[in-house]
Amino acid sequence: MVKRRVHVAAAAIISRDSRRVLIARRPSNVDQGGLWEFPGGKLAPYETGFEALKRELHEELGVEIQRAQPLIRVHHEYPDKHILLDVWQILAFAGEPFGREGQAVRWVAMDELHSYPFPAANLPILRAVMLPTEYLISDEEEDDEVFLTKLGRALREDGIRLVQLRAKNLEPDAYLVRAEKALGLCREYDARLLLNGEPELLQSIDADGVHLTSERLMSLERRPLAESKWLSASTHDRVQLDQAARIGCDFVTLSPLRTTPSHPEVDPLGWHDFQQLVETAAMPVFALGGMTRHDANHARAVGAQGIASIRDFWK
Ligand SMILES: Nc1nc2c([nH]c(=O)n2[C@@H]2O[C@H](COP(=O)(O)OP(=O)(O)OP(=O)(O)O)[C@@H](O)[C@H]2O)c(=O)[nH]1
Ligand SMILES: [Mg+2]
Repeated sequence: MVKRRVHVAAAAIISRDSRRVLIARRPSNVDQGGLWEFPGGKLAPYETGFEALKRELHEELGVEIQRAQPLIRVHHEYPDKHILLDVWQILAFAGEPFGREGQAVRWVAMDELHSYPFPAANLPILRAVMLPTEYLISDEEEDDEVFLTKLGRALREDGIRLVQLRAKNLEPDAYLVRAEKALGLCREYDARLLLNGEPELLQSIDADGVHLTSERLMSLERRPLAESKWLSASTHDRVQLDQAARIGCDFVTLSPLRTTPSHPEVDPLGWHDFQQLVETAAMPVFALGGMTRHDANHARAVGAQGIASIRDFWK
């Protein structure tokens, strides 16, 4: 039997304060009935994803989309069909959403999303909704005070909400001291802190998760962390992306997009190859390597969650 291919456009409508997202419950008599979903539906013949999105949100919720941006594309194999979920983040809309087809509709706080049952294909979407578009990787820094000043500036002035503490130059004890201080500062801004290193670090510091080097990623048989923590990893090619998906990473960086002064000998991916790799990654991917904030929109347009950078945020 040839599986049906179904192309669906769906919407992540985020509240103005960025804290809540709108979800709807599928009627009990349809496919995946009773589960919660992001409003949307199948593309009609010759429709683009964005056209379908506009039509579906009008039909299902009575709202008119004014501005939207791609969030993530998810390919998923159900037993009876291959589905492509083309998910958009709605930046501006007119009207008050309500269930025009009688379905339950609810604004849900980001940190409560996990308590709602969603279809199997939705896991990457939930992660994408919860993550920002910028991922700060901290620079090597000798002095803790200088480090904290720079981190504070990025949180305050650049609005950074996702931080990776990378400090290969520090001895293990010094790393823990810095991590404790960084965590305190991140908490003040409601930002998440991931430790670059071994998962066991979380036993000493209750940070939000761990970032794995690609080498460490490739050595693992399974996810080394609880689901309640974030797991990210560095990737550079399809094999590493597949491994990240296999062990259940929540998101990854993919690099180098451009040649950088720190790795002049490595061939950059460029946007074309990057887009090809991201398309089937099935998790949020941050573009890394010579990225600045000016690249964030382009990164989103080719399917990325956004950009990861040291230099553009570490000043
Ligand atoms: N809208 C939406 N569909 C999803 C999500 N996750 C997911 O697996 N799907 C699947 O994608 C398909 C979407 O179809 P749909 O039933 O919404 O399509 P539609 O609005 O055009 O309805 P219709 O076919 O009854 O006219 C279903 O098979 C559904 O199970 C999601 O978050 N939102
Ligand atoms: Mg629908």
